[in-house]
Amino acid sequence: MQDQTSPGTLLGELRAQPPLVHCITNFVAMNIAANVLLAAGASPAMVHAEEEAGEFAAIAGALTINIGTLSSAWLRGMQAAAIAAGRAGKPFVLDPVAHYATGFRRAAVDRLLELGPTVIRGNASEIIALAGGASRGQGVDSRDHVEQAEDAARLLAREHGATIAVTGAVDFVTDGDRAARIEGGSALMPQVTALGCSLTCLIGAFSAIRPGAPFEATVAALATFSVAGEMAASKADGPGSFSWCFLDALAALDAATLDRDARVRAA
Ligand SMILES: Nc1ncnc2c1ncn2[C@@H]1O[C@H](COP(=O)(O)OP(=O)(O)O)[C@@H](O)[C@H]1O
Ligand SMILES: Cc1ncsc1CCOP(=O)(O)O
Ligand SMILES: [Mg+2]
Repeated sequence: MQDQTSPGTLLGELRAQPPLVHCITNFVAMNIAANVLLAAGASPAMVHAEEEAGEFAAIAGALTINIGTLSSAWLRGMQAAAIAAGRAGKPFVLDPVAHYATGFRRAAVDRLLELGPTVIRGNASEIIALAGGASRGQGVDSRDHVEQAEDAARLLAREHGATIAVTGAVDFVTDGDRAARIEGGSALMPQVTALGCSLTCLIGAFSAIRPGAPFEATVAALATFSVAGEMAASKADGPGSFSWCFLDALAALDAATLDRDARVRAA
Protein backbone atom coordinates (compact mmCIF):
# COMPACT_ATOMS: atom_id res chain seq x y z
CA MET A 1 0.00 0.00 0.00
CA GLN A 2 1.33 3.47 -0.89
CA ASP A 3 -0.94 6.43 -0.24
CA GLN A 4 -0.86 9.78 1.55
CA THR A 5 -0.88 8.10 4.94
CA SER A 6 0.78 4.75 4.24
CA PRO A 7 3.48 3.79 6.77
CA GLY A 8 6.14 4.22 4.08
CA THR A 9 4.95 7.69 3.11
CA LEU A 10 5.03 8.78 6.75
CA LEU A 11 8.47 7.25 7.30
CA GLY A 12 9.76 9.11 4.24
CA GLU A 13 8.38 12.41 5.55
CA LEU A 14 9.83 11.75 8.99
CA ARG A 15 13.28 11.21 7.50
CA ALA A 16 12.97 14.28 5.25
CA GLN A 17 12.08 16.53 8.20
CA PRO A 18 13.13 14.86 11.49
CA PRO A 19 10.62 15.81 14.21
CA LEU A 20 11.77 16.84 17.68
CA VAL A 21 10.12 14.39 20.09
CA HIS A 22 9.83 15.29 23.76
CA CYS A 23 10.14 12.02 25.68
CA ILE A 24 9.42 11.76 29.39
CA THR A 25 10.22 8.10 29.74
CA ASN A 26 11.73 5.89 32.42
CA PHE A 27 15.34 5.32 33.51
CA VAL A 28 15.33 1.85 31.93
CA ALA A 29 14.12 3.09 28.54
CA MET A 30 15.93 6.40 28.09
CA ASN A 31 18.93 5.10 26.18
CA ILE A 32 17.28 2.52 23.94
CA ALA A 33 14.31 4.79 23.20
CA ALA A 34 16.61 7.63 22.12
CA ASN A 35 18.58 5.21 19.92
CA VAL A 36 15.36 3.84 18.40
CA LEU A 37 14.22 7.35 17.49
CA LEU A 38 17.60 8.23 16.00
CA ALA A 39 17.69 4.99 13.98
CA ALA A 40 14.19 5.69 12.64
CA GLY A 41 15.22 9.22 11.68
CA ALA A 42 13.65 11.35 14.43
CA SER A 43 15.25 13.69 16.95
CA PRO A 44 14.67 12.59 20.57
CA ALA A 45 15.02 14.71 23.71
CA MET A 46 14.63 13.21 27.17
CA VAL A 47 13.45 16.13 29.33
CA HIS A 48 11.58 15.49 32.57
CA ALA A 49 12.43 18.22 35.15
CA GLU A 50 9.33 20.03 36.34
CA GLU A 51 11.20 23.34 35.96
CA GLU A 52 11.42 22.97 32.17
CA ALA A 53 9.10 20.20 30.95
CA GLY A 54 6.22 22.59 30.16
CA GLU A 55 8.43 25.01 28.25
CA PHE A 56 10.00 22.17 26.28
CA ALA A 57 6.70 20.54 25.34
CA ALA A 58 5.61 23.71 23.59
CA ILE A 59 8.62 23.65 21.21
CA ALA A 60 8.62 19.91 20.42
CA GLY A 61 6.61 18.29 17.63
CA ALA A 62 5.04 15.80 20.03
CA LEU A 63 5.15 14.75 23.69
CA THR A 64 5.38 11.20 25.00
CA ILE A 65 4.85 10.34 28.68
CA ASN A 66 5.73 7.00 30.28
CA ILE A 67 5.22 6.31 34.00
CA GLY A 68 7.71 3.41 34.21
CA THR A 69 9.94 4.85 36.95
CA LEU A 70 7.65 7.41 38.51
CA SER A 71 8.22 9.90 41.32
CA SER A 72 6.18 12.86 42.57
CA ALA A 73 8.57 15.35 40.98
CA TRP A 74 8.45 13.53 37.66
CA LEU A 75 4.66 13.48 37.81
CA ARG A 76 4.62 17.25 38.24
CA GLY A 77 6.87 17.55 35.17
CA MET A 78 4.56 15.23 33.22
CA GLN A 79 1.50 17.28 34.10
CA ALA A 80 3.20 20.55 33.16
CA ALA A 81 4.29 19.05 29.84
CA ALA A 82 0.87 17.59 29.02
CA ILE A 83 -0.85 20.90 29.79
CA ALA A 84 1.62 22.81 27.59
CA ALA A 85 1.31 20.28 24.75
CA GLY A 86 -2.47 20.60 24.92
CA ARG A 87 -2.30 24.40 24.76
CA ALA A 88 0.13 24.28 21.83
CA GLY A 89 -1.98 21.70 19.96
CA LYS A 90 0.82 19.11 20.02
CA PRO A 91 0.07 15.36 20.11
CA PHE A 92 0.53 13.69 23.51
CA VAL A 93 1.16 9.93 23.69
CA LEU A 94 0.71 8.14 27.02
CA ASP A 95 2.30 4.82 28.07
CA PRO A 96 0.67 3.68 31.34
CA VAL A 97 3.40 1.20 32.35
CA ALA A 98 2.15 -1.19 35.07
CA HIS A 99 -0.43 1.37 36.20
CA TYR A 100 -2.41 -1.41 37.90
CA ALA A 101 0.45 -2.27 40.25
CA THR A 102 0.17 0.50 42.89
CA GLY A 103 -2.18 3.23 44.06
CA PHE A 104 0.42 5.90 43.23
CA ARG A 105 0.56 4.79 39.60
CA ARG A 106 -3.21 4.50 39.30
CA ALA A 107 -3.70 8.03 40.65
CA ALA A 108 -0.98 9.37 38.33
CA VAL A 109 -2.56 7.81 35.26
CA ASP A 110 -5.98 9.17 36.25
CA ARG A 111 -4.52 12.68 36.34
CA LEU A 112 -2.72 12.25 33.01
CA LEU A 113 -5.87 10.89 31.38
CA GLU A 114 -7.67 14.07 32.43
CA LEU A 115 -5.15 16.00 30.33
CA GLY A 116 -6.40 14.39 27.12
CA PRO A 117 -3.83 12.06 25.57
CA THR A 118 -4.02 11.82 21.79
CA VAL A 119 -2.76 8.22 21.78
CA ILE A 120 -2.47 5.63 24.55
CA ARG A 121 -0.19 2.63 23.97
CA GLY A 122 0.12 -0.31 26.28
CA ASN A 123 0.43 -4.05 26.38
CA ALA A 124 -2.74 -6.14 26.71
CA SER A 125 -2.67 -6.32 30.53
CA GLU A 126 -2.29 -2.54 30.80
CA ILE A 127 -5.14 -1.79 28.38
CA ILE A 128 -7.52 -4.30 30.00
CA ALA A 129 -6.87 -2.78 33.44
CA LEU A 130 -7.21 0.78 32.13
CA ALA A 131 -10.75 -0.04 31.02
CA GLY A 132 -11.54 -1.41 34.48
CA GLY A 133 -11.12 -5.10 33.64
CA ALA A 134 -9.25 -7.79 35.56
CA SER A 135 -5.80 -8.06 34.03
CA ARG A 136 -3.21 -10.73 34.74
CA GLY A 137 -0.23 -8.40 34.28
CA GLN A 138 2.84 -8.93 36.45
CA GLY A 139 4.81 -5.75 37.06
CA VAL A 140 5.62 -4.27 33.64
CA ASP A 141 4.99 -7.56 31.82
CA SER A 142 1.77 -8.55 30.10
CA ARG A 143 0.22 -11.96 30.76
CA ASP A 144 -2.87 -11.38 28.64
CA HIS A 145 -3.45 -11.72 24.90
CA VAL A 146 -4.10 -8.75 22.64
CA GLU A 147 -7.41 -10.25 21.46
CA GLN A 148 -8.65 -10.16 25.06
CA ALA A 149 -7.94 -6.41 25.17
CA GLU A 150 -9.69 -5.39 21.94
CA ASP A 151 -13.06 -4.55 23.54
CA ALA A 152 -11.26 -2.62 26.27
CA ALA A 153 -9.37 -0.66 23.60
CA ARG A 154 -12.57 0.26 21.75
CA LEU A 155 -14.18 1.35 25.03
CA LEU A 156 -11.19 3.50 26.01
CA ALA A 157 -10.99 5.07 22.56
CA ARG A 158 -14.59 6.26 22.82
CA GLU A 159 -14.31 7.29 26.48
CA HIS A 160 -11.18 9.40 25.98
CA GLY A 161 -11.52 10.39 22.31
CA ALA A 162 -8.07 8.87 21.79
CA THR A 163 -6.37 6.35 19.56
CA ILE A 164 -5.57 3.20 21.54
CA ALA A 165 -2.75 0.81 20.61
CA VAL A 166 -2.51 -2.62 22.22
CA THR A 167 0.76 -4.38 21.46
CA GLY A 168 1.76 -8.02 21.61
CA ALA A 169 2.09 -10.89 19.15
CA VAL A 170 -0.41 -9.18 16.81
CA ASP A 171 -0.97 -5.49 17.54
CA PHE A 172 -4.41 -3.84 17.58
CA VAL A 173 -5.16 -0.13 17.02
CA THR A 174 -8.50 1.65 17.22
CA ASP A 175 -9.85 5.18 17.37
CA GLY A 176 -13.25 3.86 18.41
CA ASP A 177 -14.47 3.99 14.84
CA ARG A 178 -11.76 2.37 12.73
CA ALA A 179 -9.55 -0.53 13.83
CA ALA A 180 -6.55 -2.40 12.43
CA ARG A 181 -4.39 -5.37 13.29
CA ILE A 182 -0.65 -5.36 12.55
CA GLU A 183 1.17 -8.66 12.25
CA GLY A 184 4.92 -9.23 12.34
CA GLY A 185 7.63 -8.53 14.87
CA SER A 186 9.37 -11.25 16.84
CA ALA A 187 8.94 -13.22 20.05
CA LEU A 188 12.38 -11.82 20.97
CA MET A 189 10.93 -8.31 21.30
CA PRO A 190 9.40 -8.76 24.78
CA GLN A 191 12.74 -10.31 25.81
CA VAL A 192 14.47 -6.95 25.36
CA THR A 193 13.53 -4.43 28.04
CA ALA A 194 11.92 -1.13 27.11
CA LEU A 195 11.16 -1.88 23.48
CA GLY A 196 7.50 -1.15 24.22
CA CYS A 197 8.52 2.16 25.81
CA SER A 198 10.64 2.92 22.73
CA LEU A 199 7.66 2.18 20.49
CA THR A 200 5.61 4.71 22.45
CA CYS A 201 8.28 7.32 21.67
CA LEU A 202 8.21 6.33 17.99
CA ILE A 203 4.42 6.81 17.95
CA GLY A 204 5.22 10.33 19.16
CA ALA A 205 7.59 10.82 16.22
CA PHE A 206 4.99 9.70 13.65
CA SER A 207 2.29 11.75 15.42
CA ALA A 208 4.43 14.86 15.00
CA ILE A 209 4.44 14.18 11.25
CA ARG A 210 0.64 13.81 11.11
CA PRO A 211 -0.80 15.65 14.14
CA GLY A 212 -4.28 15.49 12.65
CA ALA A 213 -4.17 11.74 11.94
CA PRO A 214 -3.21 9.89 15.14
CA PHE A 215 -4.71 6.59 13.97
CA GLU A 216 -2.58 6.53 10.79
CA ALA A 217 0.50 7.74 12.69
CA THR A 218 0.10 4.98 15.27
CA VAL A 219 -0.40 2.29 12.63
CA ALA A 220 2.74 3.53 10.83
CA ALA A 221 4.86 3.34 14.00
CA LEU A 222 3.62 -0.15 14.84
CA ALA A 223 4.16 -1.35 11.26
CA THR A 224 7.70 0.06 11.35
CA PHE A 225 8.43 -1.92 14.53
CA SER A 226 6.87 -5.08 13.11
CA VAL A 227 8.87 -5.03 9.88
CA ALA A 228 12.14 -4.04 11.57
CA GLY A 229 11.53 -6.72 14.21
CA GLU A 230 11.19 -9.42 11.57
CA MET A 231 14.33 -8.21 9.80
CA ALA A 232 16.30 -8.23 13.07
CA ALA A 233 15.03 -11.67 14.10
CA SER A 234 16.33 -13.16 10.87
CA LYS A 235 19.86 -12.13 11.92
CA ALA A 236 19.84 -12.32 15.72
CA ASP A 237 21.00 -15.24 17.89
CA GLY A 238 19.09 -14.12 21.00
CA PRO A 239 17.90 -11.03 22.89
CA GLY A 240 21.36 -9.46 23.12
CA SER A 241 22.15 -9.46 19.43
CA PHE A 242 18.48 -8.77 18.65
CA SER A 243 18.68 -5.41 20.36
CA TRP A 244 21.48 -4.11 18.14
CA CYS A 245 20.21 -5.92 15.03
CA PHE A 246 16.90 -4.13 15.65
CA LEU A 247 18.54 -0.69 15.64
CA ASP A 248 20.40 -1.58 12.44
CA ALA A 249 17.18 -2.86 10.84
CA LEU A 250 15.30 0.31 11.76
CA ALA A 251 18.03 2.49 10.28
CA ALA A 252 18.18 0.37 7.10
CA LEU A 253 14.41 0.20 6.60
CA ASP A 254 13.26 2.29 3.64
CA ALA A 255 9.79 3.51 2.77
CA ALA A 256 9.20 1.08 -0.12
CA THR A 257 10.27 -1.96 1.93
CA LEU A 258 8.04 -0.85 4.79
CA ASP A 259 4.98 -0.56 2.55
CA ARG A 260 5.81 -3.86 0.84
CA ASP A 261 6.33 -5.88 4.03
CA ALA A 262 3.89 -4.25 6.48
CA ARG A 263 0.98 -6.56 7.28
CA VAL A 264 -1.78 -4.15 8.27
CA ARG A 265 -5.38 -5.41 8.05
CA ALA A 266 -8.60 -3.59 8.84
CA ALA A 267 -10.29 -5.12 11.89
N1 LIG B 1 5.15 -12.46 20.76
C1 LIG B 1 5.44 -11.41 19.96
N2 LIG B 1 5.64 -11.61 18.64
C2 LIG B 1 5.92 -10.58 17.82
N3 LIG B 1 6.06 -9.29 18.25
C3 LIG B 1 5.86 -9.04 19.57
C4 LIG B 1 5.53 -10.09 20.49
N4 LIG B 1 5.38 -9.53 21.72
C5 LIG B 1 5.60 -8.20 21.58
N5 LIG B 1 5.89 -7.90 20.29
C6 LIG B 1 6.20 -6.57 19.75
O1 LIG B 1 7.06 -5.94 20.69
C7 LIG B 1 6.85 -4.53 20.69
C8 LIG B 1 6.63 -4.07 22.12
O2 LIG B 1 5.38 -4.52 22.53
P1 LIG B 1 5.07 -5.14 23.97
O3 LIG B 1 6.06 -6.19 24.32
O4 LIG B 1 3.64 -5.53 23.96
O5 LIG B 1 5.22 -3.85 24.88
P2 LIG B 1 5.64 -3.72 26.41
O6 LIG B 1 7.13 -3.82 26.37
O7 LIG B 1 5.15 -2.38 26.80
O8 LIG B 1 5.00 -4.84 27.17
C9 LIG B 1 5.68 -4.28 19.75
O9 LIG B 1 6.19 -3.89 18.48
C10 LIG B 1 5.01 -5.66 19.62
O10 LIG B 1 4.36 -5.84 18.38
C1 LIG C 1 11.68 -3.01 33.67
C2 LIG C 1 11.05 -1.71 33.91
N1 LIG C 1 10.78 -1.29 35.18
C3 LIG C 1 10.22 -0.11 35.24
S1 LIG C 1 9.98 0.58 33.72
C4 LIG C 1 10.66 -0.78 32.95
C5 LIG C 1 10.78 -0.88 31.49
C6 LIG C 1 9.55 -1.44 30.89
O1 LIG C 1 9.67 -1.46 29.48
P1 LIG C 1 8.57 -2.13 28.57
O2 LIG C 1 7.23 -1.68 29.05
O3 LIG C 1 8.86 -1.60 27.22
O4 LIG C 1 8.76 -3.62 28.68
MG1 LIG D 1 5.37 -1.31 28.49
